[in-house]
Parts: sequence; structure tokens; C-alpha cells
Amino acid sequence: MGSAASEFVVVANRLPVDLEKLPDGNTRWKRSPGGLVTALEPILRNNSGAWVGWPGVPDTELEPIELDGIEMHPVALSSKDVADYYEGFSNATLWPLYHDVIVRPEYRREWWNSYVEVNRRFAEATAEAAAEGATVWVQDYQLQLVPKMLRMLRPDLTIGFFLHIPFPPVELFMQMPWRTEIVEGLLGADLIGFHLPGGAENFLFLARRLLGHQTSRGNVGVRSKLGVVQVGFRTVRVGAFPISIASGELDTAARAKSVRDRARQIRKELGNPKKIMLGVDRLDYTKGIDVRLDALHELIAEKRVDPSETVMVQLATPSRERVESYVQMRGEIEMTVSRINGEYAEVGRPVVHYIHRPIPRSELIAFFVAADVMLVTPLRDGMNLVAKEYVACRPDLGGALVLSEFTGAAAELRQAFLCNPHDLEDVKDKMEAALTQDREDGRRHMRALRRQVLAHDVDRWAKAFLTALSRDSVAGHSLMSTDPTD
Ligand SMILES: O=P(O)(O)OC[C@H]1O[C@H](O[C@H]2O[C@H](CO)[C@@H](O)[C@H](O)[C@H]2O)[C@H](O)[C@@H](O)[C@@H]1O
Ligand SMILES: Cc1cn([C@@H]2O[C@H](COP(=O)(O)OP(=O)(O)O)[C@@H](O)[C@H]2O)c(=O)[nH]c1=O
Repeated sequence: MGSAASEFVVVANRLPVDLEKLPDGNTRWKRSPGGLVTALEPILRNNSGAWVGWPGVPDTELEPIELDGIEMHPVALSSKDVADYYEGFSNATLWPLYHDVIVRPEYRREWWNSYVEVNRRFAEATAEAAAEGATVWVQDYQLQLVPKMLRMLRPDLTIGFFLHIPFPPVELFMQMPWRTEIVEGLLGADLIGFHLPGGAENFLFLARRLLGHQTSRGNVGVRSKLGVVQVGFRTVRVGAFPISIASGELDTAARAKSVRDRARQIRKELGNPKKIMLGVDRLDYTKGIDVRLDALHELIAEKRVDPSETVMVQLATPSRERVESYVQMRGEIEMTVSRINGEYAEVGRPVVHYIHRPIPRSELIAFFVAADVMLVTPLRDGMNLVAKEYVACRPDLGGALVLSEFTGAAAELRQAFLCNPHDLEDVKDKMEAALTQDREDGRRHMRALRRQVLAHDVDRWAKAFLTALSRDSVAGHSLMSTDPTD
């Protein structure tokens, strides 16, 4: 064991901050992209602990450093690791496989070898950072082998794992050439968490069918009724813990005068349209940005939306820019934006305002406050925190949420305009309904959505998972015991 001694360690592919190398040779830290960081950063900031992760730039060795009360343990990745482990196996194999093969996953042995190698490096760095008997919480699909590797290095640790993306049905997962290794890797944890019961049930089925383990049968509950896998003498538990946001903080932020003023200014800058529609996403093919653009295009062509009264703003953070499927999708989206503007914009009045760079959170909140209709149309998404953030930012009970049924968030946000992103007519109908909703109906729906989001915040998510994990370590549960979180 190393000299460092943290009682609680989060392990994720990325640190919550990326190191940025400036042109003058200096460096600075900036917030990393994505919902995993949005969710976990406040938890670790409010409870002392360590975070093991990659600092976001290749070929950079850094010493542990404390930032904002979090002890950061950087794991170095070479340019080749980034190409093979991160862009390759994580984002061109696992990401599309776990998101319903929207694009075809590529199975390459050299990428797999790099995935194994880098997972080992993360396990070793974590073994160094964790105190005797510490709790370690491993995050997401990039690190599925870490639980088993870490258990072999440090059997004294309590190990939890949480998957932030969907866990696919067995028919898809069985494509994976290294399927046994991945399931065995995950089973190194004491508790494996998914957003939804469906993911947990898919995993239990695989553990039984693929590895022949004894498992519990029957449904898994939400934050209750965990499933169980018997791995030799060890009992691994499996549950559904839908992630959320710091909803109280966002609610307060959205009420601030400065934010409301900025929201009014945004509307003015957009030419004071009657309706503002908003999309906020990493530029990812899973997010269905093309779907909402196509729907808008057809609604205008069919004269169901008047482009002189309605604008759409699409904020798109750059993501995984060297992965071929992302390069291709970016080209297609930018072409569609140009086509819509080419056909329907007036000079100085685009119909679609498209921004391809990260937007700071304070500005994002003002956009949420300004938007009459929020468009969240992924073809598949583990959760989608943006949908919850929009709701939290509407204490005025204004606005409407169009939400894909294929997001984890749809399981909780039932009062949204739910749509099937594979059915363009349905998306168009729901967009039109959201644009023309009756004010009182809208307020009623938003009140119900807010009740859900404010009651189930990210602290509750972390507490539910970590409570189940700690009971796990002391109670020695078996196949007979399935309900620890009541
Ligand atoms: O690190 P990147 O490759 O730049 O990607 C950013 C993150 O994207 C994914 O986020 C997921 O987690 C969210 C929170 O649970 C969830 O709401 C969303 O549906 C997921 O897509 C990815 O899972 C993270 O590991 C990445 O850091
Ligand atoms: C575009 C944009 C987004 N954010 C923040 O990023 C996360 C996104 O989380 P979500 O679960 O919706 O999806 P992924 O994890 O990316 O798959 C959310 O907290 C956004 O507010 C941001 O800060 N800046 C941006 O420009």
C-alpha cells in the first residue's frame, strides 16, 4: 500500500477538471465535459475524498494535487493510450455497443489490449491512493475491469461500481469478443449500480447465462430490491440508482436577478422571437440533434411553425473529435443547420443558432430560463442530466420539455412531452404541442416535473448507492437477502 490514505476514493476516466495547455506555455485547469462530472464533483467537494482520473491531455505526468478541496490523483495516458483505450475501445467499441449499436461497434484486438493495460494502471493508482479498508467508487464503461483488478491488489477495500450509460440487452452484449472478461471484471465489485432496473436485470441475466453464476431472479426495484450474484463465497449485489443533479442549487441560481436579466437579454439578442426552442448537448450521435433539426425543418416546410416567430438555439459542446463517427455526424448536423437557415432565414435573423463550443454553467442557466421549449431527443441516453437541469431552472413554472422515451430521465419525468425519436412524425407532433401548449396545462406539468427533480437530487442518489454499499460490506448478504435500502 502507498503512503496516501483516503477513506473515500472516486475513480473515473476523467478528473473533474481538464488540464489546458495555453499557447504561452502556461497551463490552467478547466471543468471537464459531461454529466458524470456534473453529478460527482459536488459530492466529493462536500465530503472529503480523493479522485483518481486522467487530466484530459496526453503524455503528461502530474503529481497528486489538491484542488477545491478534492485530492486529485492524475493517471497519465500516452497519445497511443488515448487513441486505443479512450477513442478506440471506450468510444468506438463500448459506447456504440451499449447505445443500441446506433453506429456499428468496431472490435479490434489492439484496442482491447490497451483497455486492459490502462484499466490496470487505474487499478494500481487507486490501490496507492486508498487507505486500509477504504471505500472506492469506480465509475463507468471505460473502467469495467478495474473492480476485479483492484480486488486482487487490495482485498481489504469495499468496491462499488456505477455505469452511467445503458447496459445493453444480452442479444447485443453477446457481440463483444471479450464479454466474459468484462462481466468478470464488474463482478469484482461488492455493488454494481445502473440507472434503471432494466440495465440491472440485463446484467443479472448475463451473469447467469454467460458465467453460470447463481443469481436472484425477478425484478430489481428503484433504490430498493437489489439483485444478487453469488461468485464463489462472495455475494455481489446489483441495483438501480437513477442519477440526478444538484437541483436545489440550480433552482436558487435560476431565481437570481442577474440570471433573469441575462435570460431577457438572450431573448432580445435573438430578435425577441415569440418562441425559443433550445438544445444543449455534447455533440454526440446518441443525442438525436439531427432528429430535432429534421423535425423543425419539416414543421416549417409544412407551415406548422412560422420561422419569423420561432428560433432554435443548439448549444453543442465538442466531444471525441477524432472518432470517425463523430467527425461524420458533425458534418451532417452542420449541413442541416445551413440548409434550414439557407431556406428560411432572413438577413440578421437565422432560424437555427448553432454554437459549437463549451458554454459556462452560468450562461447555460440563463438559456434554460429563456427557453420556451427544451428539446431532449436522444436515440439512447443513460440518463440525460440536461432534461433535469431545465426543469430545476424553471421555478416560474414556465417552459415545456420535449423528452425522448429512450433516455433514462423519461422513466422519472413522465409529465414531459414524451416522444419516440425514431418516429419523426411523433417528434414533430410533440414539438408542435409543446410550442402551442395551454399556459395553465404547462404550469401544471412543470409543477409535477419539478416535484420529482427537487425531491430526487444528486445527494440522494449518492446516499442511496453508498448506503447500500456500506451495508453490503458488513452484512455478508446472500442470495436470500434482497432488500437493503428500505
Ligand atoms: O469524457 P467524455 O468522453 O468527454 O464524455 C463525457 C461523459 O459522457 C457520458 O455521460 C453519461 O453520464 C451522465 C451522468 O450519469 C448521463 O446523464 C449520460 O446519459 C451519460 O451519457 C459518459 O458516460 C461519461 O463517462 C463521460 O465522462
Ligand atoms: C453542452 C453543455 C453541457 N454542459 C453540461 O454537461 C452535462 C451533460 O450531461 P448529460 O447527462 O446531459 O449528458 P452527457 O454526460 O454529456 O452524455 C450537463 O450537466 C450540462 O449542463 C455544460 O456545462 N456546458 C455545455 O456547453
